Amino acid sequence: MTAPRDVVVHPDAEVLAAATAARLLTALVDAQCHRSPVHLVLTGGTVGIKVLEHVAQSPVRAAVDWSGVHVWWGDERFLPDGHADRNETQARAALLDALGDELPAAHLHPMAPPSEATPTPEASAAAYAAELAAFATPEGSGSSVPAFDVLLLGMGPDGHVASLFPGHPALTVADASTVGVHGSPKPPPERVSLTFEAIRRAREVWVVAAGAEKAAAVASALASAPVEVTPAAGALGTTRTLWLLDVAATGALDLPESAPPA
Ligand SMILES: O=C(O)[C@H](O)[C@@H](O)[C@H](O)[C@H](O)COP(=O)(O)O
Repeated sequence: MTAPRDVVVHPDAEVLAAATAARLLTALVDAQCHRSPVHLVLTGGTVGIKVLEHVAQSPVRAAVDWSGVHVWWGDERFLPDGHADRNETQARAALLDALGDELPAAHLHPMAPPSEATPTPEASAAAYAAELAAFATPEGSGSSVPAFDVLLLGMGPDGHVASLFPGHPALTVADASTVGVHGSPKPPPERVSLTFEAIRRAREVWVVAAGAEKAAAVASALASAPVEVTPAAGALGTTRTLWLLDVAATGALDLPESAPPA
């Protein structure tokens, strides 16, 4: 069961990132009223990282009990540990290092970099699938992943989300929560990604996109184009799917006049 998509439009990329950070903090506080721990999935990309920077700077950050938060990634560039282009490296610099011991190290779940134990994207994906399964909820539901409370996704101009790219075989992987990706059109070519099977276990999926270069893909996804053409169309949450855009990214949408930017 998936809910209809909500669309919120902000004036520009900076307001979009700041408003999404405020929304994320409030969503985590609200989720913690109902359950603990809560599970947050981060995304790479400029907007996704900018959101984390705003979270780090927000006084509302202290309203979240970070000791009850688990942090996962929707995808990762298969690069050496600490590489500047890894989503984990950028998330640590933007927010996670600032949280320090507030967020227990055991609650951080990065996708493994190349190593003897995980020499390939497939091996890293398999290790991540096992880690996700160890935290799967609801208990006894047969799920292989946690019911993520908020799953953040950036979107590329081609409509990719995570590392699920148009026409790539990873789009249709079934019965697996993760997948190794080769030949990514967005460098680097080797990546690890959640599959749509995992993404769609999230209670809330938030797609955050800014810039005129995303407008065509936004319009295509919101028109429910085939996932093979516009993967973002397949990004759906079980209770809510939220599109958080700036005005420039709505250029190909027929928004009603009454929907001014938030
Ligand atoms: O590893 C990655 O590159 C991201 O996970 C990717 O899915 C990103 O979110 C989009 O490409 C949008 O990136 P921008 O916000 O920089 O356009």
